Amino acid sequence: MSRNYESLHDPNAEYTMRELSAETMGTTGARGGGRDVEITDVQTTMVDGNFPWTLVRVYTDAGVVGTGEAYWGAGVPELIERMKPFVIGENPLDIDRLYEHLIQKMSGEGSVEGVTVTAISGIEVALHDVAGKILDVPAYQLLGGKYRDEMRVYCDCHTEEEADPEACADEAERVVDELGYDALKFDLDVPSGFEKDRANRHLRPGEIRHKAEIVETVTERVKDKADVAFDCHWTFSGGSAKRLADAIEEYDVWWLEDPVPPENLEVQEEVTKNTVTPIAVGENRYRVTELRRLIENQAVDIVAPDLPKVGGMRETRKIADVANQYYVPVAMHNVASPIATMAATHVGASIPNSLAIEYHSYELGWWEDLVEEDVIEDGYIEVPEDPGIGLTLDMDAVEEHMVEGETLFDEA
Ligand SMILES: O=C(O)[C@@H](O)[C@H](O)[C@H](O)CO
Ligand SMILES: [Mg+2]
Repeated sequence: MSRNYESLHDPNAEYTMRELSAETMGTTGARGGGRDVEITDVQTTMVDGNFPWTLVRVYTDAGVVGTGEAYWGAGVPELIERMKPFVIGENPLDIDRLYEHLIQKMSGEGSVEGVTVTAISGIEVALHDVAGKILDVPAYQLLGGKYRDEMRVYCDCHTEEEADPEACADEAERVVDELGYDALKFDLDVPSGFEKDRANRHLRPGEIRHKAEIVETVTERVKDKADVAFDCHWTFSGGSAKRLADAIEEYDVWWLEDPVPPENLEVQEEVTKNTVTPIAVGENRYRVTELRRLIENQAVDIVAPDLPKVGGMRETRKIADVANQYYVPVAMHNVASPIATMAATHVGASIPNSLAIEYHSYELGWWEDLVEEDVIEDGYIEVPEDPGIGLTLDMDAVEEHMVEGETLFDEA
């Protein structure tokens, strides 16, 4: 008998949830006996990528090990360590219940916001990998099957001279022609004079003209070859955001991302409703509850959740379902290793309203080496048909790129 139901349930209740699920819902796996599987361990290792990727492994007594990933954040590995006792002994097939269990336990242990949700996300992704392997189905099948066989990837581009329109256009052309992407993103919160007094959030006329010139130069250069989005990282006032969105309207960008700070939903809504340029928001919000408000208030044209931060695969799916009711497409924010990137690909495959997924590591050189499989080809990710997430960590590569002081995962 597992030991962590008490907190979720009336201690006087006659049945534990496991008994209920076994008797009334039938969690038996396709291979039979799946309901008898128990989680035996949870381990993390940090890899020094373009961000510190937090890889998570869930071990089971069936010999099946699942790999997940949490977005980086101070204290995430420690939080996962603290959550370990809440999942050991539990059935890894009860993904939803374990997610709610962790949320509920952690609300008493600190909070269910920020890095706590990030840490839970890493475990949740690993549970999908475990469940897929035990049930012998790819993870997208656990989410209802697929709408598409491949996911479009957009490349987050950088140059040393990020404020030089021609340098940005050169890089856009290179990424399209040499790396094969047909979707790109550039930063637009680049030096335009504004940074001398960033605190007032107001864009001076010359700054608007400079930013519009970057947008014009880049979009003209890759016209008919790529869609281009621009990211502002929560920098401008509502008024400046509207002026900027209007100034670039004629260049028909894919989207303008995070033009205003995240705290004030009314300002966000005002900007989105009063501009034609599509506005994308979402990467720094947590759980369906927070993103739901953005979507229901029609404060976003495109929603951009970060899967290994927002709550994991089913939470992203729930966000996409709310978005779909408002005809809002999903462009998944992603700065992760191949593990969470592929987890997001399974979710993107399983929803109708998927636009694309981000790739943030093209300058790294060894991103794909972390796993044995090929991941991105010609700007697209093929949805894997192997059980679970469908990737195998290359342990030599993990060891080579591990953050100093980390230890490698135990063997299965
Ligand atoms: O959309 C993006 O890729 C950016 O907002 C990155 O997440 C940010 O620079 C990380 O600190
Ligand atoms: Mg962004």
